[in-house]
Amino acid sequence: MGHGELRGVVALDGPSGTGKSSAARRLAAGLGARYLDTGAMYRAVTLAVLRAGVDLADPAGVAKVARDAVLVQGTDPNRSTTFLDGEDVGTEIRGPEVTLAVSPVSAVPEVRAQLVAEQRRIIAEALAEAGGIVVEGRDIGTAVVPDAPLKVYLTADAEARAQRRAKQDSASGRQSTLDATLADVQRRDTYDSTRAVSPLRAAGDAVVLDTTSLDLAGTLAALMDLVGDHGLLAQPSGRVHG
Ligand SMILES: Nc1ncnc2c1ncn2[C@@H]1O[C@H](COP(=O)(O)OP(=O)(O)O)[C@@H](O)[C@H]1O
Ligand SMILES: Nc1ccn([C@@H]2O[C@H](COP(=O)(O)OP(=O)(O)O)[C@@H](O)[C@H]2O)c(=O)n1
Repeated sequence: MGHGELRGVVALDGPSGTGKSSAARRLAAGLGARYLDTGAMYRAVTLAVLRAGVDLADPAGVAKVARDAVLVQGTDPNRSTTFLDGEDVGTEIRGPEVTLAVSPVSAVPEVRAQLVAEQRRIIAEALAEAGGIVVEGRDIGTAVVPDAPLKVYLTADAEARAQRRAKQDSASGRQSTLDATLADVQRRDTYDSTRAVSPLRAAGDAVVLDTTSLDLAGTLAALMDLVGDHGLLAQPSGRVHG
């Protein structure tokens, strides 16, 4: 593909439906890098909490479930996997029950401390093995990797984001009205931005990229330019053609 390979960490943050997952996955795949979906990790812990029947308003109970859960998050950009207690939960964690409960679970400080530690371990391992990783979430540039050489904060109008999400939901067989999807997006925006620990916000040194009027290819091209501008590309080693 001729782009070279990613060296270092790209931190990609922003609210729901801005294109983080789609863009991060493609960026990593195109640059021979790993990909970490931190939202999937919060979703998996949330699924464990729901299965355990623990009250979402009981932070100690939620924290205990998070401690006991065995979570394995993969970093292959072509096949992002999430295992909870040995079970592949990649589909279930995208369902409406988890989406409804994930913000309160991810606001529990012990849950965040535990997952951030695990994310840093995964990132260090990926850097040692592959040299580069694209990490996507809400607090990557502010809390997980504050010294990342490139931080991008994706934004887009709530209506555009809700439209994308509704289209995505219907493509995967989940029917929901645009109004309900917009309400969910706005509810999570508010919850994630106002929580006490690591609220959703752009790091002071993040590049803000508004994707409202971009398509996925445009978003990806803008990210690719930023990676190059920040000097994060190396020529692939051991191959004549990249
Ligand atoms: N720039 C974009 N323009 C239009 N649609 C997009 C764009 N980026 C992503 N999408 C689509 O919107 C949906 C949500 O994107 P996703 O990457 O899951 O967002 P996020 O991870 O920020 O929640 C996906 O179906 C994706 O293909
Ligand atoms: N780094 C992160 C990633 C996700 N989250 C939480 O996890 C939820 C789901 O994240 P996600 O990235 O899967 O959500 P979508 O934007 O894909 O719907 C978010 O609404 C946040 O509450 C977080 O707190 N910190």
